[in-house]
Amino acid sequence: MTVTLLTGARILGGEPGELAIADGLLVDPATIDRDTAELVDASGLVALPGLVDLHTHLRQPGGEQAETIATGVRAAAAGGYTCVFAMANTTPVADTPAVVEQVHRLGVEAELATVRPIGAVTVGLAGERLADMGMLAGSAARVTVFSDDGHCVADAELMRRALEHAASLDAVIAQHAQDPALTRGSVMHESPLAAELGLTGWPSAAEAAIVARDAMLAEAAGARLHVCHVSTLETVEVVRAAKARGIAITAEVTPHHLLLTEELVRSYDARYKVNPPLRAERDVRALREALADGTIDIVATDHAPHAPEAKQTAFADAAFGMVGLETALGAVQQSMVETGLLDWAGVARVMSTTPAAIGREPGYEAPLAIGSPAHVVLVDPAARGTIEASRLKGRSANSPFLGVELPGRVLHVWHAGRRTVTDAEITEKQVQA
Ligand SMILES: NC(=O)N[C@@H](CC(=O)O)C(=O)O
Ligand SMILES: [Zn+2]
Ligand SMILES: [Zn+2]
Repeated sequence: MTVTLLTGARILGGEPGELAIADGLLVDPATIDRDTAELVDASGLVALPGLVDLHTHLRQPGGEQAETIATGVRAAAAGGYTCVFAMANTTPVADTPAVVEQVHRLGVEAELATVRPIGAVTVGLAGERLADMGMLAGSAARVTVFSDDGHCVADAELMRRALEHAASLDAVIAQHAQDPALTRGSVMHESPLAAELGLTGWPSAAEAAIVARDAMLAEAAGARLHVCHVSTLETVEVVRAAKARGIAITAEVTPHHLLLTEELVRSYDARYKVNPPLRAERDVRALREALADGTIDIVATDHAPHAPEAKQTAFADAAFGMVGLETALGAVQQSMVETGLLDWAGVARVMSTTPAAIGREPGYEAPLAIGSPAHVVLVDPAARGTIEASRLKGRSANSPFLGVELPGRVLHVWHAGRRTVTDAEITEKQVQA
C-alpha cells in the first residue's frame, strides 16, 4: 500500500500543514511511516477538497462527437473535480434505469472521477409526463438529482407532481428556469445591445418568474428545489426572498456568469452563446454578491461541450453552451477570491461541500478531515496561464476563455486516494506487468 505525505500546503488556504493519504483515506500524518511514504512537497500550494460539479454535460450516450464520459472525466480531473453529476439531456435521454446505469458504469470504467447520473424529470425531456423517478432512484445508479436541463419543466402541474415525488425520494429537482413563452427565438440577453446587434433578446423575467413559481410549489410540496445557472439580479432577489421564507431552495451560478458579460456577443462569436445568456454588469455584480452572502449556494460549471460544426455558424443558429470544467476554479479565483468576496475555505464550500450535500454524495461532509475519503486538490494560486484549446483535456474546445489569462493552476489531484492529476497532467493508468 502506498502512503503519500503532502507537506507544506496551506490547508483550505489557511496555515501550512500536512496531509497523509493511505488506503484511499486521509489519515493522521503522525501515524504513518515517513521513511517509506511518497513525499509531495506542496509548499506554496493551497489544498482543497476534490471539487464536485452538480451540473455537467458529458454527452454520452448519443453526443460522442462532442464529449464522452471518458473524455469528460479527464476534463473534470484536470479542473480539480473528483465528482460530476451528468445531465440527462443525452440521446437517448436518461429517463430509464438502462441509461442511468450505462452512464454510471462508463463512469466507473473511466475511473478518474465519480460520475453520478442525473435522471430526467419528464419522459424524453418532452415536458408531458413524468419519468419513473422511483425506478431511477432505486436503480444501481442511485439517482438523487432530477432535471430536464436544456428544457424548463414549464407545466406547473407537472412540476408540482415532480416536486412531490422527489420529496418522497429525498431527491432534488434541478430546474432550468426559462419560461418558453417569453424566450421564443431568443439568443442573447434582452438589452439595448441586443437591439443594436439585431439579435432576439431574452428577458430576465423569463428566469425569475419560473423561480418564483417553483419556490411556491416547492414550499407547498415540502420539497427541495435547486435552481440551475442563475443569471440575473432579479432571480437573485427571488431566491433571497424564498430563503427568507424558509423554503428549501438552493441555487447555482456558473463560472462564466461570474466573469463575463453580454458585451462579448458584439463579436458575433458563437463561443459566447450560452443558455441562459451572458448578462449585464449589474447582474454579474449581483451574482458575485449572492454567492458571497450564501443566497447562491454553489458554483456549477454547466460544462456544455459542442462539436465545431455546432458553433461554426451564424450566432443565431449556433448551439448554446460552453465548456467549463477546466477553467472553473481559475474563473472563481479571479471573480471571487481575488476580489476579496470569498476565501479558499469559502471556495471549498461552494465548489465541494455544498454541491455534494445537495446531490447527497457522501464523503465530502468534512473537507480534508482525517477519516474522510482522500479527495484532494493542490492548486498553485500564484500561477497564471493562458487557456489554449490544444491543452484542454475534454473533446471540445468551445471555451469563452481561449486566449484569456486566468489565475491559478490545478497541479495535483487525488480521487479516493488515487492520483488522477500529476503536475497538471492526467496520471495515466499504470499498466500492470
Ligand atoms: N447551457 C447551455 O447553453 N447548453 C446546455 C443545456 C443547458 O444547460 O440548458 C447544453 O446541453 O448544451
Ligand atoms: Zn440549462
Ligand atoms: Zn446545462
